[in-house]
Amino acid sequence: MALVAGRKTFAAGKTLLLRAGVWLGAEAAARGGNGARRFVSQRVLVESDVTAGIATIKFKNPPVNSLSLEFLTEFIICLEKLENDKTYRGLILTSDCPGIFSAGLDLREMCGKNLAHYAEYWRAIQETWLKLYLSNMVLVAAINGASPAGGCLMALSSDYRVLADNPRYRIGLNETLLGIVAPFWFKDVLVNTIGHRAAEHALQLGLLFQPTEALQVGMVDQVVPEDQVQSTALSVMTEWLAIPDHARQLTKSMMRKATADNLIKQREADIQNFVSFVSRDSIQKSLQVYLEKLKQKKH
Ligand SMILES: CCCCCCCCC/C=C/C(=O)SCCNC(=O)CCNC(=O)[C@H](O)C(C)(C)COP(=O)(O)OP(=O)(O)OC[C@H]1O[C@@H](n2cnc3c(N)ncnc32)[C@H](O)[C@@H]1OP(=O)(O)O
Repeated sequence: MALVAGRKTFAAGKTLLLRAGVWLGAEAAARGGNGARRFVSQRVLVESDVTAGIATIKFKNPPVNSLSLEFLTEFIICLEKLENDKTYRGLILTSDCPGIFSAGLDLREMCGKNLAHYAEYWRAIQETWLKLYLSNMVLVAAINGASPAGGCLMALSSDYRVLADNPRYRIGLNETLLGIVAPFWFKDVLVNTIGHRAAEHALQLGLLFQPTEALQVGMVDQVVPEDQVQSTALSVMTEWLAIPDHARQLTKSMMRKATADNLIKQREADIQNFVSFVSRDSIQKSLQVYLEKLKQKKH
């Protein structure tokens, strides 16, 4: 299996450095007789049913599927491949790590690094979001675990959310609890999903909702027993795929373009904001204290 080290050009005309070894094991695609295909990369599993035109991405970045730069790099490449392959009309996002959908941004990428690293990291976060939010595919999030902050954003950027009915699986934008501020485009996606008043409340308090509350506030569309999350996601997908692609895609774009454009027109300024915010001493301190608290939770 070849290692790839080079530059990949993304739609926005930006480049993201692929580190040597990141794509290790990718392209190990096996095709079964029933139209099932499996791509294996280190941190992102892609299973697909070619006949149905549905792919499933399983996050596999243990222990908590944090959005590290390496994870994001693999994820972006997988999304791009699926988007460009017209075989796939639908994509299910789920986790391969028991009990965790995604813990959101990798706090270690935001602590004790240099400014260039923060900028590279934030560009990858932006890119991931734009790819998810503007995907031509139908995206269904099969949320089979906890989903704070960036994990919640990925779910909110899907077209439909199915959450496992387990009170430990909380979902929400909890940034304020870390002493940081959700960027405006996280806020916009939340407002688009649950409305202005509920978003104002949830964002300021950093609320993490249990499944019944998440359903009530409209953060998820369905709560089902844990063992039915995948099958429900699949049947929702079948419903959505019954709609002609062109009509659905244009409608999705009509609903989402203004929100995405808000970021696209000020991507560089947003990166600079992030870099100067996260590199402040006070913010570094808050993040370190939070990470320490997470570690001590075990002892
Ligand atoms: C102007 C512009 C302004 C811009 C301003 C900037 C805006 C930034 C927007 C930020 C968005 C975000 O997503 S910020 C990230 C927010 N995420 C969170 O708050 C989640 C924190 N994590 C948790 O709550 C929990 O870990 C949870 C996911 C529920 C899983 O609980 P568990 O008991 O199963 O596991 P734990 O024991 O807690 O964690 C296992 C290990 O993973 C680590 N870990 C957990 N979450 C992690 C994380 N996000 N990043 C790194 N490491 C993490 C722990 O430290 C442990 O490390 P070891 O002890 O070494 O094993």
